Amino acid sequence: TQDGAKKFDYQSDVARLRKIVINRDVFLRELISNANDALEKLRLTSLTDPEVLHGAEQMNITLRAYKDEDGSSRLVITDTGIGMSPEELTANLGTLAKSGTTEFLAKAESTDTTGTGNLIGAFGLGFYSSFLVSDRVYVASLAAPSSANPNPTQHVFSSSADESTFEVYPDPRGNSLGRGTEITLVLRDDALEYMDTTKIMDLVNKHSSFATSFPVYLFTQRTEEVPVEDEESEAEESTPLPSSEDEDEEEAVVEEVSEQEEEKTPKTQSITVDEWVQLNSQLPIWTRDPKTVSDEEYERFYEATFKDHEKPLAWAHFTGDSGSGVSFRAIIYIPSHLDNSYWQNPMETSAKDIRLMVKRVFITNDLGEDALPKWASWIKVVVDAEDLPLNVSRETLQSNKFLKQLKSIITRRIIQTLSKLHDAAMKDKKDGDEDDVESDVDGDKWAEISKVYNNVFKLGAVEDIKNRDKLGALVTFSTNQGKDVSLDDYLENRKKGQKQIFYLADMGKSTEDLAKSVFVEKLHARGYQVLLLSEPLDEIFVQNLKNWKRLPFQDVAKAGLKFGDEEEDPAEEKEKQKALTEQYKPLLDWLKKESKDVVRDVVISNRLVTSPCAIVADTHGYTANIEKMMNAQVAGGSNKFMHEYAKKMKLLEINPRSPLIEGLLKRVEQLPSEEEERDLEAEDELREVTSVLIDGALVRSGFGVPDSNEYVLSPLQSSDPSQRDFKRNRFFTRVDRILRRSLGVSETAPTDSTVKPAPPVDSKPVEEEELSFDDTHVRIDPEMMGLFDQQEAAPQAQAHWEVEEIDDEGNAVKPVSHDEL
Ligand SMILES: Nc1ncnc2c1ncn2[C@@H]1O[C@H](COP(=O)(O)OP(=O)(O)OP(=O)(O)O)[C@@H](O)[C@H]1O
Repeated sequence: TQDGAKKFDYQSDVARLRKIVINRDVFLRELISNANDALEKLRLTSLTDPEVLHGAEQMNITLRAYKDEDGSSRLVITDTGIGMSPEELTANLGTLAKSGTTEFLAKAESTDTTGTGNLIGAFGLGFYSSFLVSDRVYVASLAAPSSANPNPTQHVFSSSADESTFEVYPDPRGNSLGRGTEITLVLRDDALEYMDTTKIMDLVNKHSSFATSFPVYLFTQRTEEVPVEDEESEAEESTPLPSSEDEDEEEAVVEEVSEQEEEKTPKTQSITVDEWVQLNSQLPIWTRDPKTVSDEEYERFYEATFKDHEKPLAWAHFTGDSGSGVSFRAIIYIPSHLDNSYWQNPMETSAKDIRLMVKRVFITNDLGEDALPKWASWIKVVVDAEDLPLNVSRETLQSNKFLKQLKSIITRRIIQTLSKLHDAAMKDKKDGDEDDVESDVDGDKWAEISKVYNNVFKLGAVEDIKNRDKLGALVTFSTNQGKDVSLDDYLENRKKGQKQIFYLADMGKSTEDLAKSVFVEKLHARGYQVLLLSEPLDEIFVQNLKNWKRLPFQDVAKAGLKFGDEEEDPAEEKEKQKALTEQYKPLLDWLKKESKDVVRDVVISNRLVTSPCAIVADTHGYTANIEKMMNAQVAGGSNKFMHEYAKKMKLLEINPRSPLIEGLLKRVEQLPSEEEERDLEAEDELREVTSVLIDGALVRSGFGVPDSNEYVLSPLQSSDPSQRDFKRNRFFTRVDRILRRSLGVSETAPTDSTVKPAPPVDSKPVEEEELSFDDTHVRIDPEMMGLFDQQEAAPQAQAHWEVEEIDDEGNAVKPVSHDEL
């Protein structure tokens, strides 16, 4: 322990973290990235507080591998950045205040991360990766002088890989750094490869060539053959030779020399040359001509800048003029994934990855709430403005026109980039040339983008009215015909006369299920396309847009559906409809009476093929989808009555071609109409069938079936007509009864529902051995066996099903509580 050292315990997470096995190469990338951050912070601070620059002139990063006097192999990464005070050393390197840490640890500990450097970088746990290659790490740091800390002193943080503590102490070397941070890795015996300068160059090239715009230097030593002065060479050559005055030997030397002269090789000597080699002499990528930048360079720049190890899906590199005289260069990237946090509250998220630079100096990545439209907050942008003052602050930026203009330019570019990819994929799809490799590439790319961002485009079209049309054009939907189509595709394939865009929405259902819906059957049979909307945002999207290129969206589960060819022979159609209504009048009347609690009206359907009936929402009523959402929202709220009203804005549509409906019509017609001839039993039975039919229609149409306790069973058998007000009773009870009838089982015979009661209360404390189990064998308690015997002996102990029982009177039997037994 160093004199004056303070000893600290790590947070437990740090200890866990340091044990994770991971691709070791990442450590260098992480340390260079930290060094870059420290330098950027220094430069930014210096804009308002030039004093911080005192101490060291250069702003750079240096790497040096050397063998220490104690025999250890060391790799040293030094930066002349902002540095850390002893308190900062303790706080920054001794604690993990990151929200993602626990998640990272869980993931890293449960997966085999060897070979992939992705995990550690993705979570930004940078510094600790040092321990992947080191037994001990020293971090010496001297903070930049500031008004708060005008005379900083250099301190050392020291920790070994297998300890759970670290120390911080004043550096015995004094303020040797001038400013910044020096990280000394005492390499593990199995990590000596990192002493090799070629290896280090490779690593920097591979992972860090775009990590920083500050120069990175590597200390190298090479041996060089240098010509030697004659006297010196004699002196040197004489050394290995035995000093002798012997003539022969003198001759021998002369001979050797003359041989060399024949080959014309000058006399040389090997010397070691120390050299600092700059590893990153390229211009920053955004300042280069896009034609000279390879895809790989764009990808690596992205990875280094945004610490995202998954390749971006697309990018655009452009120069622009803000219009207020600020010219800039920018690269925008479309990441391959959305952060989980995006959908948690998309309207609250603000863009956090717009890296604004002024003349290559990083200024900020926080341009505030309104930097981009909310839907686009996931975009990653690097923008370098030429003509802004270097000391621009966020506040001045906000009042500056530039930011507004930047927002609209970037938004336009994002949409342009997406539209271009979309159009290319669509064009290729249309050309349909199978051999065209290009087309596959475009199609695949777009498919990937659509997979990640389809819902974002919907949100964008809802939120960003200015760009609604462009974003709406990017959205795709599944259809009953099995393919994903955009709205433009849909319009292109519409049938003659079709003046509506058909859709069916039911959140959470699979599109396969939606395709089988009663509402789709006729449209499908006739060859019309129906958009199948199953995502939460879908219905919000169509309700906001209302129409696409002037064609309105039509919910096929709602009144108002028109195929568009009805008009072809309107007189005949009307005639047919009139005749049907006439024919079915008795049934319509009957159903109206029976379904008055559920629907507003009963009509003959034009949308059903095989299904007997369906429940259709009025134009302004709830569809099943909306009703589900509303039920969740209004439960008990103040607009409960409005909700109840809207719920009833439904129509029962019946299919006159369904044998079931025809059969029902017959039965209704057979009911005697005279009051004194009424067959009450037949009526009740028919009512029951009807009510199951209505409930079936509700279910078929995606609605919930009212099944609450407020429906009481009617005294079916009562002879008192005043008691015969048939109330809709519980759905399953009705189904149960109809099943019994069809099976010829007594409708009223009760099911024995007695159960074996629990034994009496045992107030004794739980004894230890009662709970102990043998680890290897399942122990069968003799008493438990007795319990089985008992059960066999007690035939009344039967399974109790969740079906409500009715007694002889048709009244509900209250489940018998155990205590009563
Ligand atoms: N070279 C350095 N100079 C100054 N401060 C540093 C340096 N290296 C690390 N730090 C400080 O230590 C903190 C922790 O570093 P660490 O690499 O663990 O995470 P991070 O850099 O904050 O996260 P990320 O990797 O996501 O950027 C940094 O935030 C920074 O404040």
